[in-house]
Amino acid sequence: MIQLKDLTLGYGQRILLDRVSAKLSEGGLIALLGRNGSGKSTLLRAIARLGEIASGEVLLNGKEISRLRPEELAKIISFVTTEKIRIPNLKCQDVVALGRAPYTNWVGRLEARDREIVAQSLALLDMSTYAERTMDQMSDGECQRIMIARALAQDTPIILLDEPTSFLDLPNRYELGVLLQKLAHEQNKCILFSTHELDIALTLCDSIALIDRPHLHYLPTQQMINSGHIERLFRNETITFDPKELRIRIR
Ligand SMILES: Nc1ncnc2c1ncn2[C@@H]1O[C@H](COP(=O)(O)OP(=O)(O)OP(=O)(O)O)[C@@H](O)[C@H]1O
Repeated sequence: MIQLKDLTLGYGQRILLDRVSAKLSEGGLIALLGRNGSGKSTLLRAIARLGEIASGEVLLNGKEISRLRPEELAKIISFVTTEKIRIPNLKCQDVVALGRAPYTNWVGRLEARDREIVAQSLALLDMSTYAERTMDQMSDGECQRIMIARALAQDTPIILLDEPTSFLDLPNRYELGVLLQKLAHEQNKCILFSTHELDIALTLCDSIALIDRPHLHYLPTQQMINSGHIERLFRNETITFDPKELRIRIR
């Protein structure tokens, strides 16, 4: 479980989140929503201990993140960012094998069990046939799948993903959403991903974390739909979004 306690995040004088508290449940798919620049990546980075915290605390499975040793943290949380690994001689299976680093010995040698997990992770993402391909020969969407397979190989109870659907076409966006939902439910993982895909978030996720600067609303999906927060935040002079009908209306 991810717990935020009086968490304040920002850059310099600019506050993005102000004394936010929330308990993001285990075993569920959670979408992190918010307008451009609202602080989604900043929050994900703070949870993964990759960003500064102005004040307050982040607890992962009850432990405050600054107290966790790097190897402990790597066994609790994996993070898929939007960065791409494009190293010419690096094979896809080697990238996925990097996920096993917290479990391998000091020379990083993979045991049979690690290889099995790497193969399973590639298979779950439907990428087994790409195992021997090098990363510079992959499309953006394929790269993204490999990075998610790496996170799965890390075998953590919490997975964070920053805009995982951004390079995917429409069928693949939904396919990935359904896969994340399946992983969250069948493997009892807490999967938190930032997205601008309101329809995927509202149809597939168990709950929604919505940044409404400087606040964070966290509610089960249906309650979030009924709350009116989404309609209020995602409208401008041109459009309104109807979260009940999942429809954009041009004014
Ligand atoms: N290193 C930084 N230094 C100063 N300001 C930053 C830094 N990184 C991000 N910001 C600012 O903080 C705000 C939040 O950025 P962040 O990337 O977290 O938003 P986001 O919700 O992920 O945005 P988007 O939906 O556009 O990807 C933005 O206004 C951004 O310009």
